[in-house]
Amino acid sequence: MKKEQVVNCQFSVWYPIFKKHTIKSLILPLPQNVIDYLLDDGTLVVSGGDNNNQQNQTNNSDSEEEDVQWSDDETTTTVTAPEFPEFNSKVLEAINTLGGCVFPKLNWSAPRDANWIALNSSLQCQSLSDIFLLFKSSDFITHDLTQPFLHSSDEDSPNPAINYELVLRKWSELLPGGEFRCFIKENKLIGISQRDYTQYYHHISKQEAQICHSIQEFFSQHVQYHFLDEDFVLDVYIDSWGKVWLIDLNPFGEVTDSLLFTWEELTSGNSLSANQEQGDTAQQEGPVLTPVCGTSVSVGRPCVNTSLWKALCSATPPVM
Ligand SMILES: Nc1ncnc2c1ncn2[C@@H]1O[C@H](COP(=O)(O)OP(=O)(O)OP(=O)(O)O)[C@@H](O)[C@H]1O
Ligand SMILES: [Mg+2]
Repeated sequence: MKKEQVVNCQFSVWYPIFKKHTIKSLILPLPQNVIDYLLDDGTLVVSGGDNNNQQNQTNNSDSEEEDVQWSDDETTTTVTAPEFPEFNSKVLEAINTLGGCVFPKLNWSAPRDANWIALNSSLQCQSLSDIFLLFKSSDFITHDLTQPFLHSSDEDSPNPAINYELVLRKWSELLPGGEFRCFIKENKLIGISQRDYTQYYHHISKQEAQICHSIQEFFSQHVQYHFLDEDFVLDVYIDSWGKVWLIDLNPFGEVTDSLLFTWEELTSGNSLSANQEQGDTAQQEGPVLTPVCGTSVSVGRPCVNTSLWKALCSATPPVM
């Protein structure tokens, strides 16, 4: 994976190309003082102008636990939360435009590792302070800000300049069983994995032909040859009407989770065989979908029947 591929997978690069097929989003340039605030380990106070902007913080530098004073004596200082009034009003305006609730990201990553800190344990945000709380608690966000080119094969070349951006996406209730990660190599869809590999989804094992077909069709009609690279990882969502949505584009390399595949098999150049454990070396004509079901099943040219898939996903689809 080259640095250029990482650059091409930034949200603001792919979003204009695939806008019609993804969740409505707005991109705001991240001012340098906001970047500095996000990277500042010492400031835990969050303010978006919509919360109390003064909180008490205990000055506990080098102090042992027993030394912490809980009363407002001289060891307690009043810390003023940084204010970004101009940026805050842009963010609030964008949130309103997107319906009041957003899913926030930086150029590549969402703060998925920090949802535990939010009151509702969700990445749903309604204000800049919600976003700051998640971003400041997330290693994934720090990774975007500090080492976006980690694992690049051309590590000796100079790092391309990055313009950091806050991405706000309209909040959509996505069912984990409808999310898939697709591996594209030399502009061919070589493998599909369910995104949530911690669960067994009965409908995925049962409907793999339909799923493969829908994704393959979406890929060849709307994505293939439209992106800047020929190797990339595509995240999609199949809603309860069987419609495929693009969720994200990621670099084709170790920085992206290979889920039910290994990067070794994805990059080996050999055809992916989902029946490897059974010694089946038959050539695949279509992509391989690996459901979590103990054994994975190989798929040739799947049949067209989205009605079965629709019937299995009777939940209300997300509003995109
Ligand atoms: N607009 C949205 N509204 C609600 N949830 C969303 C939205 N977009 C994405 N999600 C959820 O958040 C998850 C992570 O989103 P996304 O893929 O954009 O983050 P990421 O940081 O790029 O993840 P990864 O590191 O795996 O590539 C998705 O799998 C989906 O479940
Ligand atoms: Mg991603």
